[in-house]
Amino acid sequence: MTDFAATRALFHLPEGVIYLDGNSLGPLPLAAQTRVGQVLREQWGDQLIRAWNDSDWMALPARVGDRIARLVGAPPASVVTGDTLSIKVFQALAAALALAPPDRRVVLSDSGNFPSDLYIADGLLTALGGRELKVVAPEEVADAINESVAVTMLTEVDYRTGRLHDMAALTARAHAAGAITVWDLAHSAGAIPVHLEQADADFAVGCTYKYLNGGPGSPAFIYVAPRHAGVAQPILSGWLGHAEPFAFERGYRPAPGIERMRVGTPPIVALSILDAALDAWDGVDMGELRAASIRLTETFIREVERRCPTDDCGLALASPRDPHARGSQVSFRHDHAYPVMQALIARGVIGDVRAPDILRFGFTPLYLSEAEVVQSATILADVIDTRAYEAPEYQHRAAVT
Ligand SMILES: Cc1ncc(COP(=O)(O)O)c(C=O)c1O
Ligand SMILES: Nc1c(O)cccc1C(=O)C[C@H](N)C(=O)O
Repeated sequence: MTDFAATRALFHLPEGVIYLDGNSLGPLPLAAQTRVGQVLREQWGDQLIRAWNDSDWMALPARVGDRIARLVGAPPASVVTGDTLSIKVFQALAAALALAPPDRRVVLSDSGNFPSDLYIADGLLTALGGRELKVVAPEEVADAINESVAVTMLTEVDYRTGRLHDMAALTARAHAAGAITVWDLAHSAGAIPVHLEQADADFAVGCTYKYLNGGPGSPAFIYVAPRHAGVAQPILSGWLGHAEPFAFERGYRPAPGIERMRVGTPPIVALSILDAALDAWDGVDMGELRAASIRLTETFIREVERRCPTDDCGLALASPRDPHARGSQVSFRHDHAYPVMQALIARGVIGDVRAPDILRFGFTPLYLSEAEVVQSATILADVIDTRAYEAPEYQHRAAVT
């Protein structure tokens, strides 16, 4: 049995804060603090450049990738870490397009996808020419998969509403139509059980600063199905994706497997922090995590709606009501979402907003208790009931939301 009281003790959680924003930036794992000091002093400080060999720095992107693989249902040696998620989206989409039948003209995505994914696709397709990005409503994706589609590029859990796509069903449908799949797991990895291998996904990417608690700007990851790993074109063909980087050959020869998706020098300090953060997942059963996450999201919805009927409070559930149709977040719409969130934060409940009207709350069983969830619902109801959000100090918009 996963011991969630024990995992909670692994994090620095500031006094007086109920943290419902681990879906945007996970909290600090205590092990990360220890590790970073050690890496700075003992490795960079004392070993200097010898650390590439003595501390095996060069193997870190794949070693950390293997630890993430277990959490997303991928086999060993199929995931590598590095760069940012936007860059990994570019790489995965470019490699998927190179594998798709050449006569296919369409990259299919949906309007619930994160803007960066759509911008990256726009940029790549402009550079390549001759193809178009088709964006449909999330519920129309399945019907839009047909023989014009080269690649489906979907984010499994919608960053605004938490709506969950059926990865296995959509992948099967894409394959039946002869298309290649790219899945963005930014809001899935560490949030829900993911079964990349079982679902037969082709490519997947994700970030590690949300539910995996790797810290601001921590390295992203990319998965390539083993059947493609030896043939997928890296496109961003940097020297560390070369089969023999230290041969310094003029010509590019991709590494035989997933390591071809590496680009340049790995961010060792950030990767070490991420590696330490992943210790919190040792012994966590993803099925039990999902059950705990559903308990927390169900409690939140029930407790908020009990105190705040839509007609009185102007709060409307924006997430699917069926817990199996959403990830590990709950969103409500409110006409004054921004000031409501500022008033909540001032009372110690940290969530975030997504324009124009979404109040977004992430639920993370590793460090969040049922009692905190009930308390945050009480505080939300109070902020709305007392119209505390109308205070002038909550009206000023910060640059980053
Ligand atoms: C689904 C999704 N894709 C891509 C990104 C962009 O990631 P990054 O800023 O790390 O490149 C984010 C979040 O920022 C995201 O939520
Ligand atoms: N990546 C972020 C950042 O660098 C600053 C502020 C927020 C973020 C986010 O995580 C955005 C995020 N992908 C989202 O779900 O909205």
